[in-house]
Amino acid sequence: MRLAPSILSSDFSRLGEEVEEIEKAGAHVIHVDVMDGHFVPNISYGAAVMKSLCGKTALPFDVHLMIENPDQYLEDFVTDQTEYITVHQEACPHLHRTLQHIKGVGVKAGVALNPATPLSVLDYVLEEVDLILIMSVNPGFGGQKFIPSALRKVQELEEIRRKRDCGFVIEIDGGINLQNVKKVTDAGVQLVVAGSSVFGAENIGRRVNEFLELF
Ligand SMILES: O=C(CO)[C@H](O)[C@H](O)COP(=O)(O)O
Repeated sequence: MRLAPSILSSDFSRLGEEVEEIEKAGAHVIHVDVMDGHFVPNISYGAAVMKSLCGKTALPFDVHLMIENPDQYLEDFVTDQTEYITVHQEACPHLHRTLQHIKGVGVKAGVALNPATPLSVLDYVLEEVDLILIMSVNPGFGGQKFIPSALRKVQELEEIRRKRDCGFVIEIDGGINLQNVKKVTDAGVQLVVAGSSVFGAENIGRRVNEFLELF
């Protein structure tokens, strides 16, 4: 089980210090939310912000592209620390090709599903993906409330993973807090994104520890 705090909810004026705090406390991965104002109704930051952390932290990057035409920008997010690049199924008319593109640049390939998108759209690419990100909020903003149907989606995906003997990691993103994290990890999630519940805490490091105690 790994914790991936989302820097979307960090204090950008103290990004380096806050990342240092979560790393010291034992967070495993940095979740990088990239929004373009088209695929989602918000603009966050681009590759330059992520790259400013290279070498300042040893943590791997988990890049979540909430953007249209992700193929055009993939290479910008490739660094020695980039572990996953995840694209949205809803933004990729040629998803199979995009997944091959991600792997071709030497990074693990992930695909994300919006809350209303069924698992069935991934049927023919399950063997191609390293990670499936189940959105438990509608993407675009931090600090939203967990959508309960995401739990059933995770349970069904875990069942499919077992039956098809697939190697992908299940990630969840949106509205995760100390109250609901155990439910999603019990259901099969292995990579937990937490934004506002980590960076909105009075003591960020202590909050990371509290999450890790529940893993
Ligand atoms: O992808 C995202 C929004 O589109 C964020 O990663 C997600 O919402 C995490 O923030 P929080 O934990 O505050 O919900």
